[in-house]
Amino acid sequence: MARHRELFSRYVRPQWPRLIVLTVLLFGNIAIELIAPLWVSRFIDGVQSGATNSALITIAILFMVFTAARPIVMGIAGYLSEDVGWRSTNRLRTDLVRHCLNLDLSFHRKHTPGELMERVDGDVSELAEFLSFFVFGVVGRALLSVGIIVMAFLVDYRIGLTLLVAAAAVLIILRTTQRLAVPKSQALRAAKADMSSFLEERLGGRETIRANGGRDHLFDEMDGRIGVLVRRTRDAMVASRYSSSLLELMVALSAVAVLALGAYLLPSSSITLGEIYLGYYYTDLLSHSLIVVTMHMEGLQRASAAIRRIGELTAIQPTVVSGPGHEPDRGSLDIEFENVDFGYGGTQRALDGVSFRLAAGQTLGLLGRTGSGKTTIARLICREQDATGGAVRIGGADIRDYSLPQLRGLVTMVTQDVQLLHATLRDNLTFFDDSVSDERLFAALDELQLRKWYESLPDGLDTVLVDGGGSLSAGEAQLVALTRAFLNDPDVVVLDEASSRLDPATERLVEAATGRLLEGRTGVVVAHRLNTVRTLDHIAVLDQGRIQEIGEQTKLSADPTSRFATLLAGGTS
Ligand SMILES: Nc1ncnc2c1ncn2[C@@H]1O[C@H](COP(=O)(O)OP(=O)(O)OP(=O)(O)O)[C@@H](O)[C@H]1O
Repeated sequence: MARHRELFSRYVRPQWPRLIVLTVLLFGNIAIELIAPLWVSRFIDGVQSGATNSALITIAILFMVFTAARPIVMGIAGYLSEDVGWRSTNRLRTDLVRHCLNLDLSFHRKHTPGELMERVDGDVSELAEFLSFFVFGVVGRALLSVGIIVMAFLVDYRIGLTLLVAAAAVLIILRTTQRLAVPKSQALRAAKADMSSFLEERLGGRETIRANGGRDHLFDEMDGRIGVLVRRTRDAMVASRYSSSLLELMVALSAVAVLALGAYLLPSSSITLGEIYLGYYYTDLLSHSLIVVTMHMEGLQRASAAIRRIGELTAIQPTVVSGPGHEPDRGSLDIEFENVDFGYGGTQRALDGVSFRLAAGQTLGLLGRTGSGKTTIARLICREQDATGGAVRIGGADIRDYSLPQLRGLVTMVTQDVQLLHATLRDNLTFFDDSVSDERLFAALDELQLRKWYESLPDGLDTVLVDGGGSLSAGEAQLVALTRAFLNDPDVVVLDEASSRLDPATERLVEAATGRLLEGRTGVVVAHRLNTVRTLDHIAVLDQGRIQEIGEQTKLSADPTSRFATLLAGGTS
C-alpha cells in the first residue's frame, strides 16, 4: 500500500486540477444515471393515473435532456481520464528508463533487455490503462452502486433490502475470486516476460544458431514456453471469467426477486407500476455497475501486480554510486591499483590482490589467457563496478571520490563490441550533441587519419548506421568508437581491443587511430594481439586474477626469461 501511495503522490497528484474536474463530472454523471429513470417511472404512473398530455410530454422532455447530457459528460470525462492516465505514467516510464540505465552492470547481466522492456513498457501501459478507467470504471461505478441502493430504499425498503443483499453477495464473491485471480495473472505476466526475453536473446543470436544447426533445439524450447504461456493464459482467463459468471447469476436472481416482490405488493397498492419498473431498472443498473467494477477490479489486480513489480525494480539500487566530487589537475592522470580484489559473486575471485601503478601519460598493455581478469581491470578503472577489496586511484584520488559525471569526463572506455545506434554517423559520433560542429568532427577524423575512410562512406556524416553490423564492419565500428572517444578528450583511455580479426587495411586504420588516441594520455589496453602491445610502454601478464609479471615493454621483451618474451616467441597472447 505504501508503494501505491508513493506512486500516486509522485505521478498522479500533480494532475490535481484535472482530477478536480474529473470528480465534478463523476458526481454529475452519477446524478444523471440515478435521476433519469425516475422520469420514466413518473411517466408510467402518470399514464396509469390519467395525467394530462402536457404533463406527460414535460416528463418525456426532461427524460430526454438527462439522457442526452450523459454522453456529453462521459465524453469530456473520458478525454480527461485518458489524459491524466497517460500524463502520469509517461513520467513514470521515463523515470524507470533512467533508473535502469543507472543500475550496475551486474543487474543488466541478470536481466535481459526483453525483461526490462516488459517492466518499463508492459507494466507501465497496464497502469496507464488502469488509471484511465479507474475514476469512472471503478470509483464511479462503485459510488453509483451505493447511490442505487439508497434510491431503491427510497422507492421501497423491501426492494432496497433485496438489492443490498445482492450487492453484499457480489462483494463476497469478488473478494474470494480476487484471491484466486491475482497469482494467476502474475504467473501469466512472468511467462510473457520470459517469452519475450527468450525471443530477444535467440533472435539476437540468430547467426550462431543458424551456423551451428541449433534451430531444432530452439523450436523445442519455444514449444515448451508456448505450452506454459497457453496454460497460464487459460488459467488466468478461467479465474477471471469465474467471478463474472457468478456475478451474472446473482444479478439474474436479484431481478427475479425484485419482480416477484413487485407482483406480490402491487395488488395491495403498496407499490406502483412505475416503482416496480424503477426497482427492476435499478437492479439492472446495479448489475451492470458491479460487472464493470469487476472488470476493472481485474485491471486493479493487474495494476497491483504491475505496481509490485515496478516497486521491486525501483527498490534495486545501484552499488556504484556517485562520489562527493573531486577536481584533479587536468592532463593525463596516473592510475594506481592497491591490493585490489574483485569477485562476480561466485567463489572464484576474478581479481586477487592486484597492485600496480601506471604513471600519467604512460600506456599499459594487459595480456593473459582468457578469463585471467583483463576486462575486469578495465571495468574497475571505468567504475562499471567497484573493487570488493583494496583501492583503485586515478590522479591520486580514490576513484569513488569522483562524481560519476566527473569520472565519465576523465575516463573513456572503448569496448570490444561497439554499439552503434540506428542514426547518422554524425549522431553516433556526437551522441546527439548539436553543439559539436562538423568542423570539429572533421578535425577529429583528420587527427585519427580517418578522413579517407570517411570519404568512402556513401553519405558522409549523414550516412545512416545500423546496430548489429548492418552498415559497417566490426573494424569500422571500432573506428567510430575511437573517434567518439577522441572527441570526448579524456585524460585516461581504456581500450578493450576487438578480438575479431580485421582486414589488413582496416587493422592499419584502427592501429593508427588507437596510437593517436593514446598519445599524451594514460592508457590501459586489454590486448588480444601482440602487435598492439609492441607500441605500449608497459606490459602486465595476468593469470587467474593475479599479475604474474609487470614491467617496461622494451625491458621485458629483451629479457628471454620473461613471460612476455615467451609469449612473443610463441606469437600468441
Ligand atoms: N559477468 C560475469 N559474471 C560472472 N563471472 C564473470 C563475469 N565476467 C567475467 N567473469 C569471470 O571473471 C574472471 C575474469 O574474467 P575477465 O572477463 O576479466 O577475463 P579476461 O581476461 O578479460 O578474459 P577474455 O580475454 O576472455 O575477455 C573469469 O573467471 C570470468 O569467468
